[in-house]
Amino acid sequence: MMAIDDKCVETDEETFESEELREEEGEFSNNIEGVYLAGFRRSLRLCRKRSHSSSHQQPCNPRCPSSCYSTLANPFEEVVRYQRHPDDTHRLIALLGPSGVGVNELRRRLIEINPNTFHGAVPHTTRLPKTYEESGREYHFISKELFEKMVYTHRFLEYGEYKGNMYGTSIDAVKEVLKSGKICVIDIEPHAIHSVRTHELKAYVIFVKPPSNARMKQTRKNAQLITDYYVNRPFKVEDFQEIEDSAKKMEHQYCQLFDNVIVNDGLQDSCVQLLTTIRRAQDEPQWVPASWLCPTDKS
Ligand SMILES: Nc1ncnc2c1ncn2[C@@H]1O[C@H](COP(=O)(O)OP(=O)(O)OP(=O)(O)O)[C@@H](O)[C@H]1O
Repeated sequence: MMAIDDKCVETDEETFESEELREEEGEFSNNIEGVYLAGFRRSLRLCRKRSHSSSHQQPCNPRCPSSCYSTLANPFEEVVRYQRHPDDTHRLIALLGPSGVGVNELRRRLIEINPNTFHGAVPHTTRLPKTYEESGREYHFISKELFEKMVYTHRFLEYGEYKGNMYGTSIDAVKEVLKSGKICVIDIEPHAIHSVRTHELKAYVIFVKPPSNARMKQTRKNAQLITDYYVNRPFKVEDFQEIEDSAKKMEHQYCQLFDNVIVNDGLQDSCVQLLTTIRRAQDEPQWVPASWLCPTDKS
């Protein structure tokens, strides 16, 4: 039996990010075709502030945007040992961490290093495609009506709005990658953990944690933080503190649902750790909710 904490901590508002702006600046369009693969980018970078998950539990209080409800209602979760059969689809790999910690960098490298093994889920959007974009590659471009229908029929793991357009990661987009035999790697916001921890996706949740402030300062000396407006900029001391504070809050509220934690200190080491962790998640026995193996409800 695994204890589930019943704390409900108010989370910081996430900041918008500049993917769209960078796209408009031509950063992505200038990339060579092979590099600009769908799923390389975080699917919901643009719409964090207004993103939702598909889990429909009631929040435990009006200030708590997350789905703590189930952990309050079920303080214990029965778990069983599970070993994926080699013929079964892979488990979904869900990465999460505070903004700026390096979730996207790790995911991007993982896919870049081994594109035959790993792939991201192609997000859906209601915005119009740019000239160089192809539906099903960068995004699935769909109408607002269809997007809304998908929301109502709970087809999204997460969705949100940015500049009047909707963006979302669908369950089917994840399943498409899994059906192809690849390992689907996505990044999620904490409130979406419950949406991915299902019998169908059997997500393995990895929390990307920052190292100490001193190490962050050292390792991020030449790194650029992706900011809201137009330009990336070097990290400031306040950024490290913000990342640390945000990580603490996430960990405090959700650590019971993490399958593993990777401290993103040196990039190379973190990539190796991530690879090893994912291999183990797929090939070695792991504790999973009992409901995944004997699904009797919506799990
Ligand atoms: N271990 C590391 N060492 C040095 N630089 C790193 C490391 N991890 C990430 N970075 C750099 O830090 C910056 C922020 O990383 P990244 O964009 O992946 O953050 P993130 O967690 O996805 O947050 P956000 O969604 O806000 O971008 C990038 O410039 C990235 O290259």
